[in-house]
Amino acid sequence: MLYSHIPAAEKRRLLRERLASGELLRFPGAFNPLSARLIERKGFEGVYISGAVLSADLGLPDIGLTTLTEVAGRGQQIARMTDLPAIIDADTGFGEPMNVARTIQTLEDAGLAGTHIEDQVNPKRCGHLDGKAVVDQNTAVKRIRAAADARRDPNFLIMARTDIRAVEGLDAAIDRAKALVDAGADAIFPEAMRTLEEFAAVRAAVDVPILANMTEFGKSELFSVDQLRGVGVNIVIWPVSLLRMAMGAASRALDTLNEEGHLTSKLGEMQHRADLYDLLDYEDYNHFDQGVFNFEIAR
Ligand SMILES: C[C@](O)(C(=O)O)[C@H](CC(=O)O)C(=O)O
Ligand SMILES: [Mg+2]
Repeated sequence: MLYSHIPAAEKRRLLRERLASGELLRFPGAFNPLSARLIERKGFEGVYISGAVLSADLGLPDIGLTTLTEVAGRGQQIARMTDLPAIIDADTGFGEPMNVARTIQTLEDAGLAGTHIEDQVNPKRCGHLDGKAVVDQNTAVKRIRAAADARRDPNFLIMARTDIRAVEGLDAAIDRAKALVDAGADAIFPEAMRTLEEFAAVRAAVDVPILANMTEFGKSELFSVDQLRGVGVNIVIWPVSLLRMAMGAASRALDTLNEEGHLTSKLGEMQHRADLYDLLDYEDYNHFDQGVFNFEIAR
């Protein structure tokens, strides 16, 4: 009821433990706090908080317009609603290395379990679009070193994302991944890998966990959990998928409303009021106030 019962430090410790076991952890993207609870209920291992979703939610393109305050605030709202560890997208870290240091501490304070910082230049863009540019190795390394030095909880997961694959190719991505691990990255997010073999090559090059981004309509084929496990991927995200599903359903519902004047034909696709209340632990609030939960909902 009300919020997660597991303190952030404990979520981080558990995440480290699970990562060390070598299993593949599945992190669907939550588009709001409520969807994070759904992800937990459905048995997933973690919650991803996407910059693309956060921007889209504000009606903005994902080009680095959101601020640290907005990102940390939304991250906190989402992370506090689930016992699962939440990993948040910190784009390029919101500035120079000293800003990156502040970003890490702010995200720790917001209760996140980890984050990723990428090596794109600002203004950044979705990693699966053409026309990206990346910073030089020295700048990329400094971002990650600043992040690693700033953290106070050693279990806060600092992931380095490299976007260089789409710009300079796989060999450059492998070189950069190694340099980022040397700089203190706990995990690598190789963005816009094209094939399973490319994931396998990154896997072979570094000793830390690697993340696969299964975003739709991008440059990567949509591999299954089994395929990714087979090449040694440790975390998989579906960052925007639930938002895409929800917006697709909303769009179709509005069409139906226009055409039919009512939504009766859509009831079967809706989350039932009873399921919503169940997800909210509505009944538990009765312990606080008998007067609140004093009714039945007919199925
Ligand atoms: C993972 C990502 O950084 C995100 O913000 O969710 C995006 C996802 C997307 O735009 O599809 C990305 O750059 O891959
Ligand atoms: Mg992003």
